[in-house]
Amino acid sequence: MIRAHHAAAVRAAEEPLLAAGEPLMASAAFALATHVVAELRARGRVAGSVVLLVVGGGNNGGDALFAGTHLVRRGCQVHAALVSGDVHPQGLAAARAAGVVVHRVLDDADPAAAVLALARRCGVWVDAVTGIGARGPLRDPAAAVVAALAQERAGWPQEPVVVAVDVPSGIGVDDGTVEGPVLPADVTVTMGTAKPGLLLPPASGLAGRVEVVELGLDALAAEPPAACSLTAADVADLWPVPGPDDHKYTRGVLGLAAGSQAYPGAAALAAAGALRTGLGMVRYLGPEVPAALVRTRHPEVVTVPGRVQAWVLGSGVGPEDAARTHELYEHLRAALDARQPVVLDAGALTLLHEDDHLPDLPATAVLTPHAGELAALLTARGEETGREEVTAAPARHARLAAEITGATVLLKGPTTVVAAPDGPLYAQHDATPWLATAGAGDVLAGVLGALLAAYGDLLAAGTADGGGLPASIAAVAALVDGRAARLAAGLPPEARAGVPSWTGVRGRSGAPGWTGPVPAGGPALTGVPIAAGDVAAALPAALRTVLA
Ligand SMILES: NC(=O)C1=CN([C@@H]2O[C@H](COP(=O)(O)OP(=O)(O)OC[C@H]3O[C@@H](n4cnc5c(N)ncnc54)[C@H](OP(=O)(O)O)[C@@H]3O)[C@@H](O)[C@H]2O)[C@@H](O)CC1
Ligand SMILES: [K+]
Repeated sequence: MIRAHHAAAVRAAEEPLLAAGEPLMASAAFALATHVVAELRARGRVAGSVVLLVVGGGNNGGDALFAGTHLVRRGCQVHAALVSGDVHPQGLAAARAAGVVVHRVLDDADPAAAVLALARRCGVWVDAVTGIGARGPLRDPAAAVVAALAQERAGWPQEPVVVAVDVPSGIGVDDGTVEGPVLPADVTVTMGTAKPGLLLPPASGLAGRVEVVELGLDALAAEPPAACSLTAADVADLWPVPGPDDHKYTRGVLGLAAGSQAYPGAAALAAAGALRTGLGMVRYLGPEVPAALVRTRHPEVVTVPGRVQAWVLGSGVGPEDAARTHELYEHLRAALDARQPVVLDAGALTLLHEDDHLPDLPATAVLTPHAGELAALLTARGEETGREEVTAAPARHARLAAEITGATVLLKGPTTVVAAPDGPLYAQHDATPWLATAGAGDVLAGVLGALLAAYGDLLAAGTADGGGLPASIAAVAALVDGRAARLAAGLPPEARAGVPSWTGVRGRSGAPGWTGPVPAGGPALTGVPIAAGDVAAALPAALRTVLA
């Protein structure tokens, strides 16, 4: 699990160490220089490379200035562009003494143009404008400098290599929002622990590969993370594996009320997702057309009422289908009365648009909206919200919906965000854009429902919030579903955002200071189109990669 902590928690954890005289900045700077060297070595050679440090007025800039002293010793030519009038004094003195060339670009009539001219001669740009001390989006002149660098780099997306110190300057460190210019990084070298903005979209998409530098911030170990991302290693801890004494009722029975006369396929896809996840039984309850389809495609599924331990409600049910929506309502009431966990998908989400006919939901109810559905739900519940606002701040809106409804919210998107009313946020970036296809949500609902069914008796017997378990189950479902999508698309199971694919050693034309290699070109690994059914079919293969 990658754990991320808010800026305030990091500061509180640093405090006793700094008071005890721990040289945290020296450690951070050395680690930063080591990562820059590794990036250079991976691209060809270290000595002779030209490095630009873009230095702001706080300790983030200090990290870079001290790192510059190490880079000079490794044979790099290092330039520091100071985008604040007042930078870390000891760092500046050490950098000058080591031979870093310092540029006071604010003395220039156009600081952004001055930095750009310098940057064009450099093969590595180190972004050290702001770290956890940033307040709001970047202000000028730093904003203009970063915007110019970002624009320049957009034309040369794989060179130079951009290394962000602690966070890409300008992101919302605690919430992952992006409200002003940010220079996208190839690698973010983050100090002590990851920060939520490195995991949460949309800022997470600008961080590249995240390298966490161990600083001994032991106090953080006792703190729950503000945000986290599960990794493959976490799946085995949560995945229900049957023992010799298990039978279908102990493994979990999922009640599936999905699909309709108009959209029967959703029932079959949700059933496929659930069956491939592994559970005791799927019990389908719905109209004859989807029921017949389910029986034909999945003869294992039972289509008569009976005992269940969790529900999936609403996939493939349109809000205009009043009779089916009323059936969903009846199932939901019964599930809540029995304290059974329940997935509310698609048509079932509209049941929550009014709050006078249902009790507050427990966290064992998991909503699975996409951005548009979440915006509609929030608007209906008095928080006027557009789809774009949800996309710009997914974590904030998922959390708001969780607080308003009491439920756990799995917000679907390129990065899936899971929020309960409290506890850590989860950000899972495991899938591929090929997963944005009809029926994919139905499969995910089935996967999630099957996991909740396996934990159904435990969740029904426990506290209303399930001790945070529903959110981690939802994150695991997103992770495994995402890996299945990648495998189905012909991609490796692991999504490694930001890992560059450098293979050549050519120099960049028109960039005399560039001494490293550039990509040899060649097609990037894009994968192939998939249909939702392919994702369900790939679930066993995905599970083999995580449950070995
Ligand atoms: N403490 C330690 O020993 C360790 C700290 N570490 C490192 O320190 C970093 C935290 O350092 P920090 O607290 O000095 O804050 P930092 O992120 O540099 O930002 C402050 C500067 O940014 C400026 N600024 C703010 N907002 C801005 C905006 N919107 N637009 C433009 N400018 C803005 C602000 O200017 P001001 O607003 O005050 O005018 C001030 O100059 C942390 O991320 C890590 O890298 C590690 O080495 C571990 C050991
Ligand atoms: K930074």
